[in-house]
Amino acid sequence: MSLLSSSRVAARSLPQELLVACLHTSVPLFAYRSAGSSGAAPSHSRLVKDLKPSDPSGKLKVAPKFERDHAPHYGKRDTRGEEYQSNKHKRPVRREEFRKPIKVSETKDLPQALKLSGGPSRKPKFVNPLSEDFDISKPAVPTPRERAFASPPLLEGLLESLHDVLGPDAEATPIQALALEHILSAEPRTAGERAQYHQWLLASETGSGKSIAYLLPVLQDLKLAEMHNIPRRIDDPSVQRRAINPRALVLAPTHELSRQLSGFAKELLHNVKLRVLCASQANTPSRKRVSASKMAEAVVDAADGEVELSSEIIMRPEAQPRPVDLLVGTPSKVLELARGRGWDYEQEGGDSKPRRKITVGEPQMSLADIEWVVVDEADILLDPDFQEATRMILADISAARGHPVPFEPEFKLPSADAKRKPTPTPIHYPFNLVLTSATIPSALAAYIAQFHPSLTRLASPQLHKLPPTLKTEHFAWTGGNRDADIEHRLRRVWYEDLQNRTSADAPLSKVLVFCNKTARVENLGAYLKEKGIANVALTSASNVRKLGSNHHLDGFLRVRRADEDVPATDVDSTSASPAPGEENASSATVAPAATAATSMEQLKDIPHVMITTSLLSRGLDFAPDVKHVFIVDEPRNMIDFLHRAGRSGRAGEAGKVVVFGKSKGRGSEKTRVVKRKVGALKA
Ligand SMILES: Nc1ncnc2c1ncn2[C@@H]1O[C@H](COP(=O)(O)OP(=O)(O)OP(=O)(O)O)[C@@H](O)[C@H]1O
Repeated sequence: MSLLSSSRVAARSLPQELLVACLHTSVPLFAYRSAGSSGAAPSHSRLVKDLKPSDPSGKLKVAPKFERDHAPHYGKRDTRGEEYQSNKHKRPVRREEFRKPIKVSETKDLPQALKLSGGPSRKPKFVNPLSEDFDISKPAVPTPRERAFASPPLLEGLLESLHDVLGPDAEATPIQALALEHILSAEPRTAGERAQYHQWLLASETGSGKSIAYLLPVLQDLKLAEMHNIPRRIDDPSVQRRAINPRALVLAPTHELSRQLSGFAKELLHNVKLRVLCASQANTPSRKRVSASKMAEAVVDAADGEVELSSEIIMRPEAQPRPVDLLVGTPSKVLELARGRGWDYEQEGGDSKPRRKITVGEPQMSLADIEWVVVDEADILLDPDFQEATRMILADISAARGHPVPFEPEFKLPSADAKRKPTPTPIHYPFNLVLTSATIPSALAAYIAQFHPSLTRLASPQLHKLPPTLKTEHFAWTGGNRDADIEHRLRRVWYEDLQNRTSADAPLSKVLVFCNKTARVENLGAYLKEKGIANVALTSASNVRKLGSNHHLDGFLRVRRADEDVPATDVDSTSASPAPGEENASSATVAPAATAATSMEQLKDIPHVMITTSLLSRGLDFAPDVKHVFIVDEPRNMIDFLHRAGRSGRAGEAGKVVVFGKSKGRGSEKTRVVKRKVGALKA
């Protein structure tokens, strides 16, 4: 069965909202099957309690507990206009302290940005202010080098960019420290015959920095391979070169997440030149300076047929070969690039149905050079219903690299509940594989046990917990109009902001409201608009999603330097120059200043509320001023809840999740159950 046809079978059991999401992203995102007749939750919505590998060759590493010094917004102002403070009693980390000299003779003549930090030219400088009173012949309190992103050493340029992004005193989070220890290498992993490929799982709570945890090792390895002139397979005349020949691939479940991740990777490459391409950017003119409210209007206009929107997200790399090191995209987009547009429609039909006439496009991408594959949100992309596209890509890459692996399109994952554990059938891919997720459902654990028994599991102690800085509140419906209750609670957010702020220009908080159904999103959006609360109501079917950029999330997503206006030369230095069909990194979003209200009146015009479904619950890094998440419909399961709630309280920032429910009468028992379950997730 083809990918699309299997998706359709699965989609039949999905609510309309999710079905539309599947069709628009081409990758079905979230399958919420109702519990079976036994009443037990399906294995993909049940979290595993134990990550221990059953196979003795597998490893489990859990990071020690760790308190963050301060959030990355340190130095910025909060809603009261006060500057966020770092933890004063903690001495700031001095990067020099963690650098031990290492031997990297090859890098001697390189520009500073490409030298490994802590190389021989930089002696560690240890300055202890208490040196006159204490014997410091032995190090005082040795702080782990990993915390300073110094073990193994990062390329100077990567370290500089990292500090530009996170602040000069940034410390690695537990999952990052583990990832650096186990995945990062100071030598290219791909060096000649010594190439050995590994598999890892990164499992840690939402907002704990998993993107950096995998991007740093991947980017460093790509750069080192380039610096050491490791030959590429496509240099071999017998291997077919295509328009795009990436060396690493990041798979993400939505176009929105792909765009944000590729922007982030570009930012980390500000000083170290590598080329990043996002497969989910359209050939649309820059929509810089278009605010989220304008985009929201566009949805309405589009519904009236007044605004012509591009009909689909499509990247046209045309035929010119162009250097790409890292490609980020959804599995369906990647398959389309690798196999040719419309590749799966050929398999449609059968004896009883007529065959659809489809033109199959030429493949645009060669997979032969791919040394790294990251599967972000792996529990979705390897979900029993939708793993087919993901595994198909992994199998295609293996074949292109000359080491085919077995691939059954109609594959049945062994039941996670089976009494007798099936014998593992390990798959050894000819590339490094990193799976990441904030939630490890039993289905993913079973998948790993079956195919990757010796994979190294790297986990944070907070896994399957809410971020520690995220408060929870349970709001009881009054029994009247629910939309009015939501409006009331929203106004309380801003009232409290105004009461507590210390400067008149402190911006008001933004709120993300999660509903379960498209119709609910639209109705609530219309109600709030009528009440003078500008909002962006976004569903998988919204036409703005087809524009090929993340402008529809402007003002809500975290703004990165790569997203802001930067001169063209700057952009060129961080990423490949835009191909036909690819947007320039500088045009990725609008400046946030114009999107922040400081008074209640401005809330009529500047959206401070985004209403959506689970579509936006995965992976997206929302701005620190998204301080509240409202969960107005009963969460479908706790995995969904963790991801929705986790859009706030990220990276040590303050946040609150407000869960709406009934306090009395019919349905109140369900609310009590939810309350208990949410309580159990608290850090
Ligand atoms: N070491 C660090 N110190 C401070 N902030 C950090 C650090 N690492 C990452 N961050 C910031 O934390 C935020 C969340 O990171 P990221 O999106 O990678 O989290 P995540 O674990 O992938 O979350 P999710 O599970 O929701 O996808 C980002 O804004 C990132 O810049």
